[in-house]
Amino acid sequence: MLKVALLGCGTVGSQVARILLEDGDSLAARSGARLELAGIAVRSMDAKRDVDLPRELFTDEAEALVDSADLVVELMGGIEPARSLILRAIRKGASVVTGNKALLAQDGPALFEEADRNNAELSFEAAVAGAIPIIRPIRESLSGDRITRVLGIVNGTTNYILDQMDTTGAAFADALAEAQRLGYAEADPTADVEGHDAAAKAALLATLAFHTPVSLDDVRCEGITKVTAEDIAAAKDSGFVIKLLAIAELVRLGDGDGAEGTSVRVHPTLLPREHPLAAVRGAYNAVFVEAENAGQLMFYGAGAGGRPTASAVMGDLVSTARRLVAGAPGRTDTATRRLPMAGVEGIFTSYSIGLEVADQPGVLSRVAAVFAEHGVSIEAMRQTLGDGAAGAGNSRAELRFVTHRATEKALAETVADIKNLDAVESVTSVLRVEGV
Ligand SMILES: NC(=O)c1ccc[n+]([C@@H]2O[C@H](COP(=O)([O-])OP(=O)(O)OC[C@H]3O[C@@H](n4cnc5c(N)ncnc54)[C@H](O)[C@@H]3O)[C@@H](O)[C@H]2O)c1
Ligand SMILES: N[C@@H](CCO)C(=O)O
Ligand code: NA
Repeated sequence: MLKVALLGCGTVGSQVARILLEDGDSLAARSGARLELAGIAVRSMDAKRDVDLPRELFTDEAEALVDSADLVVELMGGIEPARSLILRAIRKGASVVTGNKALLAQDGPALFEEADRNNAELSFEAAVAGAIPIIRPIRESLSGDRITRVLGIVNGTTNYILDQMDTTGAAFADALAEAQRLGYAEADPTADVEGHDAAAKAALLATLAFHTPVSLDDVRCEGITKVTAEDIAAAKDSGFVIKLLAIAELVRLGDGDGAEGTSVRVHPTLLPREHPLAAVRGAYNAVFVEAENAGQLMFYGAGAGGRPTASAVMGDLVSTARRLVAGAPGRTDTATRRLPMAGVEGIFTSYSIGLEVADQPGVLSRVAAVFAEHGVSIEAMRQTLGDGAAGAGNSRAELRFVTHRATEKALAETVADIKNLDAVESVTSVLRVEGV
């Protein structure tokens, strides 16, 4: 028998408790030992929960519960006391399963090393893309390959919001409220909409994929709060959809021919409607992995929600239990090298740029000249005329450019110079583009 301590009984924790209680016999057969739920650390004994659970399992003494357990499942979220409780478990040699990407993106490398020193295992499949097996495939199935790029929709809340805005014209606030009601959003949904949750997952994916420590601070991050209904409509008109993408790549530093480094970023991105990631709807997640020998792989499924996320937690729990029964806890991966992070000159991307300009002769060529000065090549341009008589000198036009790939540095400088042209009234949007 293995004693399991559960820390936190919210959306995910309550589903983990339910599965442990309902499915005991079959879990025992699969694990090689009975997984006994020894107790659940909660903040309030009387809180309303998604699942009816025996009250005698609840305790407010989390430390004592941890001390009594062989396996600890942390689903409280946040940094403290989750971090101290995980360390307490690891230091007494208990293995830990967590879904806490915020903590791992901040302190992962230190926690992994501590687990390694104490012969304990720290697993976190639930922390990235919920139910989708992605951590285990990267750590194990692809451990004999060289991963070069990971591209993913890894936040269900923002995908749900953008999808609702795109398909039903829903307002941002209404779509967010629905995502919260469905249990996708973090306790503080700012982490979702500002991209921090996706950035934490991107840091974890990059750390494992490239065997180098990447923390939240290394991730360039932009959320979806500035994406407007007009951006979505304009994208739709041009055959694109807007997704919040996490992108982690191995790159060449300097102007593209230097040493190897990594670039990890999260931002709203235009994708052609025929791109496989464009078809990822609602709160679903998907992760593309490119590896030298495997080629392109795509992992798709439910990235959030109590039951799907509990499935990933249970997978880690059974795997860890099996290894404990066999007397050989698995190693927690630690970084094997330290790759530098790329600056803006090491990141190659495409931009979509929307401008409001005066509808006068010569404006287009002046704008085009700025692109040329920075060596940025234009892939496509659309012009929409605004109100006022064309050519009368007082009317406006909207221009939308899509560029070929160029360095982030050249693109940012191009946008800055375009803003300074007299004929340009405003830069209405700047979005990155993938898949063209
Ligand atoms: N909900 C999802 O879809 C999802 C998906 C993947 C990962 N996660 C991660 O799983 C973790 C849990 O998420 P959730 O959605 O279940 O959150 P939640 O807010 O629904 O549940 C967390 C629970 O922990 C309790 N808690 C917090 N501090 C505590 C303490 N000191 N002692 C005892 N209990 C405490 C809270 O009262 C709450 O009931 C988080 O790290 C989250 O990022 C969630
Ligand atoms: N808040 C997260 C939960 C899954 O990690 C999301 O919306 O994807
Ligand atoms: Na997962």
